[in-house]
Amino acid sequence: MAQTIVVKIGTSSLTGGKEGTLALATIAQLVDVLWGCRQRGDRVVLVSSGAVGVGAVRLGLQERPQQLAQKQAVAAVGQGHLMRMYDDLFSMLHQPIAQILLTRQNFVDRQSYLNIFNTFQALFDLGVIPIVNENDTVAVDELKFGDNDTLSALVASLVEADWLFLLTDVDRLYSADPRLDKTAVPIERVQSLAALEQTVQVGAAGSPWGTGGMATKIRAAEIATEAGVRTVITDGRSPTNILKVMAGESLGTQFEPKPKTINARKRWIARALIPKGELWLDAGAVKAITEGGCSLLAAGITKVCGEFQAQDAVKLCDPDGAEVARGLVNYNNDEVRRVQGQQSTELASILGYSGADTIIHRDNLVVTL
Ligand SMILES: Nc1ncnc2c1ncn2[C@@H]1O[C@H](COP(=O)(O)OP(=O)(O)O)[C@@H](O)[C@H]1O
Ligand SMILES: N[C@@H](CCC(=O)OP(=O)(O)O)C(=O)O
Repeated sequence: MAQTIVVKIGTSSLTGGKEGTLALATIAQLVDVLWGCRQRGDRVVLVSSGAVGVGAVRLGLQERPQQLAQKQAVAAVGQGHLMRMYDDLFSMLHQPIAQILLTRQNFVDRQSYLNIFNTFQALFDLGVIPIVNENDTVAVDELKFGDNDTLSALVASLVEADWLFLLTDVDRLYSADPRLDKTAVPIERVQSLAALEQTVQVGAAGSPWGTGGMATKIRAAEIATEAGVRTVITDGRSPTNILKVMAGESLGTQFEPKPKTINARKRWIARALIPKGELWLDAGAVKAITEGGCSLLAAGITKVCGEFQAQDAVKLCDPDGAEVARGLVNYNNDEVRRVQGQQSTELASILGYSGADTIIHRDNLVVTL
């Protein structure tokens, strides 16, 4: 049966050698593999990093630029170069491609999110392979994905992919960074991400040109598996691993998908939106939301953090401050502060107008435990 596959390749796999030039053999093999998937009817998305890395090589820079404007300028140089290379290679196979550059804001805005969904569907129908990157040249810090691991997971969730492959410069996830710890143990299968937190050290930075290291890949696996997408971390230098894993071989680290229990709109609320504040709840409200599937009422709120407007996303936290859910709030931070701990029947008299009975309606609330 035809499958939907999202493949993310990191800067470290796209560039090679001392000068950081393009790893042409790897890229050509990746193009061949993705084309093969298309030929058998699969729907394929490539999320490619490398704009900054390739741009820097093109401009003869020795280090990754640090300053925002410089990074954006270098990305503008590299992105064109990268796409030209992909188009040259895919064109030899008569495979059309498309460039999709996204910012975090495109995912936050519901209309724009739905437009992106429709564009992907139209491209699939046309037999095109979309090549996605963050629009580094226009993205501002507060509204950045920051790393393409997260972006690829959100794309995999959006297109309801069957597979997400994170191609990187190590063969799989280890109990610690294998470059620093020679006793690090390889991890082949992950059933529960919660258990992983206690057993794996990920370090802060990745390779010199990569951005997120393993931390962002694990985070991506969390977003994707929650959306029912089987996620694999594997060696970018051997793109044929994609075919081998799909054929059932045990390569890389495979993260088991969770059963799809939440719908696409709730996944958008939980993962695509950026929470603007926090509501801390008492134990009764936590239980009602997480076990009873109830809406959030003002009576269960003990603390309000941050500044937000009605319809913004907020985190819901237990009495210790740990996140248990997210949702779209019906009132702004000032209004919620005024009604916290009060009965719903009192809301209109406290606020001076009659609004929603709930602070977050259960249709707009997602348990994220
Ligand atoms: N627990 C771990 N297992 C494997 N690799 C790890 C781990 N912790 C940190 N790393 C590092 O993460 C790097 C890959 O991340 P990154 O450089 O961001 O790659 P990419 O450019 O492919 O996104 C590896 O080169 C490795 O040194
Ligand atoms: N958008 C950036 C890539 C950011 C990123 O996540 O890089 P990487 O860790 O190499 O996958 C670029 O194209 O340079």
